[in-house]
Formats: sequence, C-alpha cells, structure tokens
Amino acid sequence: MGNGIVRDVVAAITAGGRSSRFGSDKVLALWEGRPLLEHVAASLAACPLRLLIAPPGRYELPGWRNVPDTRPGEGPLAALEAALRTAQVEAGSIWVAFAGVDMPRLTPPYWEALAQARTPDASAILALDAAGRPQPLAALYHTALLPHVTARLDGGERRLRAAALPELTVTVPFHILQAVSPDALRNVNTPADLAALGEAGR
Ligand SMILES: Nc1nc2c(ncn2[C@@H]2O[C@H](COP(=O)(O)OP(=O)(O)OP(=O)(O)O)[C@@H](O)[C@H]2O)c(=O)[nH]1
Ligand SMILES: [Mg+2]
Repeated sequence: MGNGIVRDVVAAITAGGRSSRFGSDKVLALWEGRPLLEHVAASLAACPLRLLIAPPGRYELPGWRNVPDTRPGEGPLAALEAALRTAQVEAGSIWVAFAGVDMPRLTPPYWEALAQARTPDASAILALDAAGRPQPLAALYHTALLPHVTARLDGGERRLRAAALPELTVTVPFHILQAVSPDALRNVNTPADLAALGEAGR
C-alpha cells in the first residue's frame, strides 16, 4: 500500500447486505469491468490480514478470509463486531479498516490519510464528507471498541454511526481526503449511483 503506512491495519470489507435499493447484488455489479467488491479490495490489498464479512460461501475473493456475521442480517454495526472480534483473535490490539463493498473509489492514499490521523488515545478515525458529516463506513476502528460495539448491539442499536465514541474519535477534513483520493466517499446504493461514478482517477 504505497509507502506501507497501513501495514499494521487489518482490512475488513462488509458485504452481507441485501442490495434492496440496487435491485440486484451490488457486490458483483461491474464498474470499469470489475465487480465493486474487487475495487474496494484493491484499496486494501497491502494489509497483511484481510477479512470479508459476508454469509459463508456467498463470495470468493482470493487472499481474503471469509468471516461470517456474528448476527446475520443485522446490518453493518453487527458486521463491524464480527470484524473487530476476528481481528482481535488473530492480531490482538489493532486497528481495523472497515469498508463497505459499494465504495469503489476508495484508494490506498485514502486509507493512508486516515492512518496518519491516528493518535494514541483515539479509537475511531472517520472521514468528513463535503457537508462536514462523519462517515462511519470507510473508517478506521480500533479493537478497543469491541466491548462498546457489543453492548450497543445487545441494547438494540443497529446504526453504524453508534460505533464510534465521540470523545475518542478523530475526524479527517474532506479537503484533505479529496486532495489525495478524489470522490473516495462515493457510495453506490442505486443503479443511478453506479452510472454517476464517472471514471477512475478523475
Ligand atoms: N456483513 C454484513 N454486511 C452488511 C449487512 N447489511 C449491510 N451490509 C453491508 O454494509 C454496507 C452498507 O450497506 P448498504 O449500503 O445499506 O447496503 P445494503 O444493505 O446491501 O443495501 P440496501 O438493501 O439497499 O440498504 C454494504 O457493504 C453492505 O453489504 C449485514 O447484515 N451483514
Ligand atoms: Mg442497508
């Protein structure tokens, strides 16, 4: 990954959604001739441990370990719990780069910019979008958050933005990310979103 700055991060792509707005499985939808899943995976290819959070056997991604949901069908916050748990078991206390499958414009420099924003106290690093809102997908989460995430899930919470503790979260300004990785936060929810993605590198 570029200068290798995020080699100490575990990669996790969450791909267990229903694609209900897309109308067919968006994980395998093609952009520039390759499935969305492969674009996101390419942005994290340098991470030594790579996890694909999805139902067993649904997708094959060489070099990526399939990790089933601990709470199947319960959404991306539950998928983050599965990712943090596996990362902790395999690698101990560590950062996890957590990505949606539907963000094909993510790049290694995007993740490097988040990684550079890490501080000793922080447990989440979130990008700010153009409107200044923190983005819970395509973010870094530390395994230290696992008890908090589990407790929120046990309490009925399902929103991914409940994962980060505000006082322990670092945000990265939109303009910094836009400079190194244009349109990295573009998210494909509908076929129209896919058509509007444009061309890589622009
Ligand atoms: N592992 C796992 N991933 C999920 C789950 N629900 C959503 N995701 C993933 O979370 C990311 C963001 O979710 P959405 O954009 O809402 O995707 P989606 O749920 O497939 O799409 P909609 O049905 O249209 O909401 C995508 O990468 C999804 O695949 C789940 O229950 N388990
Ligand atoms: Mg959804």
